[in-house]
Amino acid sequence: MTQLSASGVMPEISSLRLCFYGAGSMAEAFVRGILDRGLTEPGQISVMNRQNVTRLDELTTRYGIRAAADDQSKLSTLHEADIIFLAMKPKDAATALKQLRGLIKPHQLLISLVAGLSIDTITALLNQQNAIIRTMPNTSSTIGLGATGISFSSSVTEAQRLLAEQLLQSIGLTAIVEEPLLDVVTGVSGSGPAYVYYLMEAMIEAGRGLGLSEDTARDLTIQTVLGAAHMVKATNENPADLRRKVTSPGGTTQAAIETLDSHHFSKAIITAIGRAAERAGEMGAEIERSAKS
Ligand SMILES: NC(=O)C1=CN([C@@H]2O[C@H](COP(=O)(O)OP(=O)(O)OC[C@H]3O[C@@H](n4cnc5c(N)ncnc54)[C@H](OP(=O)(O)O)[C@@H]3O)[C@@H](O)[C@H]2O)C=CC1
Ligand SMILES: O=C(O)[C@@H]1CCC=N1
Repeated sequence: MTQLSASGVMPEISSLRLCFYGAGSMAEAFVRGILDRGLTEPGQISVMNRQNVTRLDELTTRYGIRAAADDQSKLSTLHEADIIFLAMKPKDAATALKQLRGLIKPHQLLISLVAGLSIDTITALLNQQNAIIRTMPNTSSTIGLGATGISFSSSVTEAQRLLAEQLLQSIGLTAIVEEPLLDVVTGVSGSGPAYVYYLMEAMIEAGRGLGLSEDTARDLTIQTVLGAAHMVKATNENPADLRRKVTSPGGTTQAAIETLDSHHFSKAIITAIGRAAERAGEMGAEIERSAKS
């Protein structure tokens, strides 16, 4: 076990044992992102889940990481871990955290990926004070292009902050926000990839419907989304200004944007993101209620 707690010295990530409690899409996105960036060796990463042994086999075969399937190896893996990532669904979080009660040592750092789940609720469910980093990542972490919101519990040390930022920056961009704003981050970037995929689905369907082959519609759509995102980043111009440059008066883009406006496109996106943020809060409250039962 390494000196992650009080020393104030930031250890090398490669010297730490990372344990994913929950072995689904988000755990895999982190594992792949971390390994692809060479931050650590596969043998330093362990995954565990509730029951799905096939999934654990899949991850060990794919990444060469370790898995803990039976109770004894779960216990020893948890015991050895320096950082435990909470990567179960919100609906399973209360039960999972109650199971961890008494198994986690106070010096172990917890990094939660769970939407809505507050630092206070984690502390209450564990019934002890650990340093907790609450994050809201997204699945683009898989390819190092994630966007992760981060908040820290008051007991997180400077060394732990730096370590977590280094870890999370290796899989994309990070933004430190006040904890209540993590629900907004969830609405904007946690769920965000799905909105872009939804837009892409519609663009591909439209292209196909109007006569393009599936492959051509797909390739043109991918390059358009990629190019537009890069343009905003590379030019540092506002999306609205870049949009105006595409829009010739009386031309095709104007006709399309007017059609989008008639379907309240902007309002739909703003309302959707607001609803996602609200839903994150509701999920947090649901977990808090089950923590008390
Ligand atoms: N998917 C996304 O885009 C994002 C997800 N998140 C958050 O990440 C978290 C994980 O999401 P995601 O990866 O999509 O979920 P998945 O459903 O893909 O995976 C959930 C995992 O949790 C495991 N699990 C459930 N209960 C327990 C338990 N008691 N003990 C140990 N493991 C348990 C499941 O095991 P088993 O299969 O055996 O039941 C499964 O491996 C969620 O809280 C979500 O809010 C955050 C940002 C983006
Ligand atoms: O849909 C969800 O609840 C999770 C949180 C953000 C993305 N997926």
